[in-house]
Amino acid sequence: MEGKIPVIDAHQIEEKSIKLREIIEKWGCFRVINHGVPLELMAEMKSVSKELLDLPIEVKRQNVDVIPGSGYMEPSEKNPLYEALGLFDVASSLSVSNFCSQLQASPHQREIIESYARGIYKAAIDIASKMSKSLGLTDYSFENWPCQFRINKYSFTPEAIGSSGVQIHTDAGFITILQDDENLGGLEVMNESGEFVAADPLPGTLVVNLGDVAVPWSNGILRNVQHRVQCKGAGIRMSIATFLSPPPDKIIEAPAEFVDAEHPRLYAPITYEELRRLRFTKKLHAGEVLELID
Ligand SMILES: O=C(O)CCC(=O)C(=O)O
Ligand SMILES: [Fe+2]
Repeated sequence: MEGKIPVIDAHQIEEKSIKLREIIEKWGCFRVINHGVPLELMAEMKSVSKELLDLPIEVKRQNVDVIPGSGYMEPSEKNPLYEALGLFDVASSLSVSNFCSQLQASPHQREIIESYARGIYKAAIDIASKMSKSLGLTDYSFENWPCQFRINKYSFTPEAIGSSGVQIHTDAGFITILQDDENLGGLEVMNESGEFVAADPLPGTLVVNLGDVAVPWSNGILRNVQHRVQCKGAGIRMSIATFLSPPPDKIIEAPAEFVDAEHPRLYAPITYEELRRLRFTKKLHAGEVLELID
């Protein structure tokens, strides 16, 4: 097993890419270059994210939840060095505008956030479509799938080195597009053998993580990747995560192409909202929730 997460060039992915298929089956995660989000915009969004998370706490608290867990997350007892601002859904210009208003964003900040929202959503849909084509689906549409969006800040102290900034988990949705921190690193993903592999920073790239939904959606073909963030050095670590997920009321079911006599349906149909509720209420954050629907 290779020790590094695979890197793939979005421009080089063919319609039925065996390489992409192998990666999403075995790793459930990869880095993508030529994803279409301008590198300058990524850098500007990183700066704006830092400015927003540096705002006074009273302002950050105005970033209220739209769905459970979508708004401001204060540092907690479990994760005292971590906080996040967020919105649902990045595909909706109204939601993006409300987020900017809640945080009293300047016209410049608003412009960056709106451009990034459009660019990252397009990249998410493009990658999801390339994945589905690599699995042999010709016209599966992700067009109306929403995206939760979160900007994360880790205020790592010298004492925290070696500890977790975010504990081991899977993401709940279909895929997450992550602009990880290019200075401090710290993201680690679990490989097929159950070992953590450091996803070393590669500036200008995006990390794609497959979440829980990818497994029942693909009738068990795809892998949801467990990952965590380790503190490798003192300083501020920033990351920006975009979670492409089915609409809440959509029933997660494998398309007919993934089901035949040799590959019977492995999971009971369930709406995304219900899957998320199960994950949350039973505290099954590392993919175990799938055992409840198989
Ligand atoms: O900060 C990171 O690099 C990863 C964050 C993450 O895993 C998440 O937001 O789900
Ligand atoms: Fe995650």
